[in-house]
Amino acid sequence: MSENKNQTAAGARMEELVKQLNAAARAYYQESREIMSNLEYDRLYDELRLLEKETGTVLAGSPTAQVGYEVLSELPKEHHPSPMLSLDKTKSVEDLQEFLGEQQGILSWKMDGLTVVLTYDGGELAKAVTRGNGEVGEVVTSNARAFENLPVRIPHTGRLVLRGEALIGYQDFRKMNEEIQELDAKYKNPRNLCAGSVRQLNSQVTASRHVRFMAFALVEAEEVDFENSRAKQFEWLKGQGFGVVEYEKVNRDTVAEAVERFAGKIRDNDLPSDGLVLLLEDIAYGESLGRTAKFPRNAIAFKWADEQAQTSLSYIEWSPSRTGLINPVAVFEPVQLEGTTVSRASVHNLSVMEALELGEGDRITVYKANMIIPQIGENLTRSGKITIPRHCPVCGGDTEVRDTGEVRTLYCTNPECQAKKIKSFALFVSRDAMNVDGMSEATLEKFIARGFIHEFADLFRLERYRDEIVELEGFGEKSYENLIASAKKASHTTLPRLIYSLGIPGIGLANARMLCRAFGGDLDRLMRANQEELTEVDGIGGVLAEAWTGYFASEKNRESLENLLKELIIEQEQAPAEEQIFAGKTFVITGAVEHFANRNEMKAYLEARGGKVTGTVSAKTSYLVNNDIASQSSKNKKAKDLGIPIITEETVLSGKLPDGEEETDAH
Ligand SMILES: NC(=O)c1ccc[n+]([C@@H]2O[C@H](COP(=O)([O-])OP(=O)(O)OC[C@H]3O[C@@H](n4cnc5c(N)ncnc54)[C@H](O)[C@@H]3O)[C@@H](O)[C@H]2O)c1
Ligand SMILES: [Zn+2]
Repeated sequence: MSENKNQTAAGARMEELVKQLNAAARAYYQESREIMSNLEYDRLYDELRLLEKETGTVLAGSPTAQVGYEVLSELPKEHHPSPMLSLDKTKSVEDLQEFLGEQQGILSWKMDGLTVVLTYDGGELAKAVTRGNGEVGEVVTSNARAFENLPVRIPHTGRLVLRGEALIGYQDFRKMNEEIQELDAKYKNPRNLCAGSVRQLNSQVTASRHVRFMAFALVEAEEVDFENSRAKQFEWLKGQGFGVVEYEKVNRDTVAEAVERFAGKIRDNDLPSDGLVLLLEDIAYGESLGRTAKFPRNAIAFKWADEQAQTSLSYIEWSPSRTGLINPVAVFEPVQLEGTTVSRASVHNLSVMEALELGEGDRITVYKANMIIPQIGENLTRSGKITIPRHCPVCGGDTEVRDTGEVRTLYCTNPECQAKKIKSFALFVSRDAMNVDGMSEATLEKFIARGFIHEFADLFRLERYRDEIVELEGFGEKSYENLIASAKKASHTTLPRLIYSLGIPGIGLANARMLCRAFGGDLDRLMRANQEELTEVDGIGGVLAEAWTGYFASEKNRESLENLLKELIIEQEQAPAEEQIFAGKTFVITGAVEHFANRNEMKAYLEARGGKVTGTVSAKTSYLVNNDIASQSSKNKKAKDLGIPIITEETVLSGKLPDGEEETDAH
């Protein structure tokens, strides 16, 4: 062998890169976990590709030659009839123009969720399979039936195969991540949570996670002529009742402007995306181009060139949460990124912090992942000077490093930690829990500091401190009266709310409801339940069951709950008259109903909760209720034309209405 020195160095570097990238890809594809940022991954990947080009060598097992990773799960597996490829990527608009040449293209969001292939037969959803490693995917048909906007029955009765992305919106992601705080080391982004929600054995869990499906490719539709047009396929899919990725038709001259328009919409886009995809409009021509080992040649992905800024790290803020988990947050000299000032970025956990070798004063680069979430890209000086605090910054109690073998996290061990209390009291009074209106975190902090509140029950005995409270800064008779009135109102509650309000790790409102139902609303039985009984309940796994029994094993927790019960009036969850959850919404009901005796009964149900029901679809309609979402009735067509969401009875009963198109959520 006559290798010169440079080749040997390149070879060694390539070996190292293959190893690093494969470790990251394994974590990413098999466990939906990220051990490095996508920016870092893409940078190392590009470095490897360049070295491979220079040396003319591709090592066995190189990620540039294979898609994804072997799938490991208990779900049944299935071979894809044609491989699900990756996409070639570029960050330059000129490349997009060159790619198009004289061709027309379809530019759409590159959705950042979990790719799923759906097969319909006889108008019914017959099968859903995840992308998996591209060759073999996991069968998740019953989970797909729980996707919120997926038609399970469509007008087309021939065979239909389409691909799309299962997604969780940012709003839902934030809400759910709050509920499952104990697991927050796991769910860093909606893609993560979505993968966990779809790749799972229990479809009821999927149903509780608000997963949406957006189609981006039609593979086969028996006996339908699309006149060789991708756009026609997309429009046809919409007509069948599918959500389809937002797209624009472009050519070489217009693609740059279209990219700009998409860029302008990122901030308002609730569905996560990690770039754009440009697909040739001419189906036959695109297919005639064939594929490389890894990429189809009829499409290319466009990645946003993440705007990066250099700055210096001021310090790490250690931010304890109510679960005791102490999160490192990087605080740095403010910089401008994508039009906003940024000065903080979550470092996620100790492992990430240590991998970056952060130290005060280090020069770091920061960027916004997919132009939204601030992240540290690189640490240029790597002083590694940060010491992990031995004491909790809030209560001074001892901290403890927990090591799962995969990830290291920091915890405050003091069960009496105020941070834990403030956070748990804040959860306790929050809207979906006890709903004590007007009890802010700042107020709680004051009350706790002054010793008015030691346990939950104390929130309903504030009269004892009337004189002190009215004297408090920023308080007065009026605020005091209001607070007492809200507490009184809140004391009429339901069992699921009460259970959720206890803040047992992982027990959100949905899980609380499941538990109540399974145990016939019997709190005593629930408190005495063992892990075996608990894990029989849908959505409750070993971790949650353990958290549950652990909670009630504590004498102190049981006593506190008993005291609390003395202050409460537990009511049936059915239709609390004051819960006007549909206030301000106008409904039109059409088609057959299943859960109500007739449409009038549903009308009464909606009206009792503040909704208005009218007979005709107009611009004033908020929702059209029709179990047959894909029906071609005139009401459905009108609703679609006006962009009015069509929802099923189930959605009405769940009380979780999708956001209307035009609605802006002032949040
Ligand atoms: N952080 C990490 O450790 C890590 C590890 C591995 C991979 N990654 C990330 O994953 C990327 C590579 O992933 P990949 O090869 O699995 O997928 P990809 O990025 O090449 O994406 C291609 C896929 O996107 C999907 N898609 C979404 N919207 C689409 C649309 N509108 N039109 C067409 N397709 C659409 C399709 O399933 C398609 O197959 C890397 O660039 C990196 O960012 C990160
Ligand atoms: Zn503490």
